[in-house]
Amino acid sequence: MEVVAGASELPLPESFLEFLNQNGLDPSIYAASQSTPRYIRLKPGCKPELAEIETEMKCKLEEVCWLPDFYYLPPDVRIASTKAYQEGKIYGIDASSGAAVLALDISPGDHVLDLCAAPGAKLCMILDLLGGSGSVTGVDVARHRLAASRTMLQKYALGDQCRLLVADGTTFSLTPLRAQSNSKSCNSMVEENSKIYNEWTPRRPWKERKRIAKASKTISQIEEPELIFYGRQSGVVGLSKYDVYRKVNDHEISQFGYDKVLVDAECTHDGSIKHIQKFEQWGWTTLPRRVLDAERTDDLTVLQLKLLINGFRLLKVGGSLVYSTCSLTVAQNEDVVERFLLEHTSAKLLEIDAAKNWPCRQARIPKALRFDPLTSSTSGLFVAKFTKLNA
Ligand SMILES: C[S@@+](CC[C@H](N)C(=O)[O-])C[C@H]1O[C@@H](n2cnc3c(N)ncnc32)[C@H](O)[C@@H]1O
Repeated sequence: MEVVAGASELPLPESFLEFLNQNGLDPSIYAASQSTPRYIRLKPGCKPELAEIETEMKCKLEEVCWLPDFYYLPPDVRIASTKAYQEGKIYGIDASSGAAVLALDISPGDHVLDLCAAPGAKLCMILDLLGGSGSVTGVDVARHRLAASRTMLQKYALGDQCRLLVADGTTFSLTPLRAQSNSKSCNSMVEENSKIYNEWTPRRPWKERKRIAKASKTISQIEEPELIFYGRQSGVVGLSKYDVYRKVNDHEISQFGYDKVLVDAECTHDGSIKHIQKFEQWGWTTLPRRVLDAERTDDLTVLQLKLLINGFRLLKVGGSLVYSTCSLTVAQNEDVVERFLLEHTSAKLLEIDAAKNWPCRQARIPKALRFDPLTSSTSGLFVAKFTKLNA
């Protein structure tokens, strides 16, 4: 496979340059990889410890003026070995990702759905912003990636209000558990369905693991989501399986659906300069397979639209949904949003109030925004926000 050193100074594979060309993207953006800053987010409540953290990291942390709790991380500083990181006081997250979460405008008590949640940086920030109220349902189709999110939640002690489900976000149908408050399981349910969830423990007794394995076989056959974690305040503890997995109709969803939905959709990641830069270690020849796999990209915009449609279906009337991708292409962003709006008259694009000072620009459609690595000093990100009107 031919690998070419282009305007980007990086030896980008020919097929990736072709992809950029087809999408009208300038390869020189990848030259910004060295100059794009890294960011960390300080866990709320840890600000008094900032001086101590700076001493440990042997650097001054400059605050990002447009994004609360975010700091620029000097390029030579590694956080993984620091006590602050190991104790879960700081975590690495790009400022544009933080902006996508802020666009949700999380309020205390919100029930939030994160439909493509893994590996979980945005999930953590959502839980941080909820500050011990409401609930978060994190869904991802990749079990191993969602398991990594579970580890992250435990590390940052953020799991209390959260449940994690391995499921296909295009068909996921569970509403927040408040929707089930009026419908407890009845006696006629089979024993498996009337099983009451106790507090979640990482290691389950052998007998129970065997029973779960048997049950999950049944679950996958009927394509039910697999619950791989639930916190003490997630609403799951004390409910029966029937209550947790109960499906509700569209009328109930309009009242009891999620207050906020994040659809941070699977994409080609071409806007994530740091992601593309990682191929320096992974090997440039693996980029076409990992990023541009034909089967994946052909179906990608269809998947993105389906995720957006299903996320919107699960939103309650008056709630807000944020659609984001870290691709810079129009096909995965504006085109998906336009197709969605054509088919969904109850969807209305919203201005992102929090964005007044953000270093981003307007996307090709009004109200949607784009972070551009060359001008925003962040990774690339597209963000559009919707609300649901009464149908
Ligand atoms: C851009 S990443 C999400 C990043 C995540 N929001 C974060 O902040 O760490 C996209 C995710 O979508 C997941 N995904 C792909 N297809 C999916 C589907 N059909 N349903 C749910 N998740 C899916 C991938 O496994 C991947 O973890």
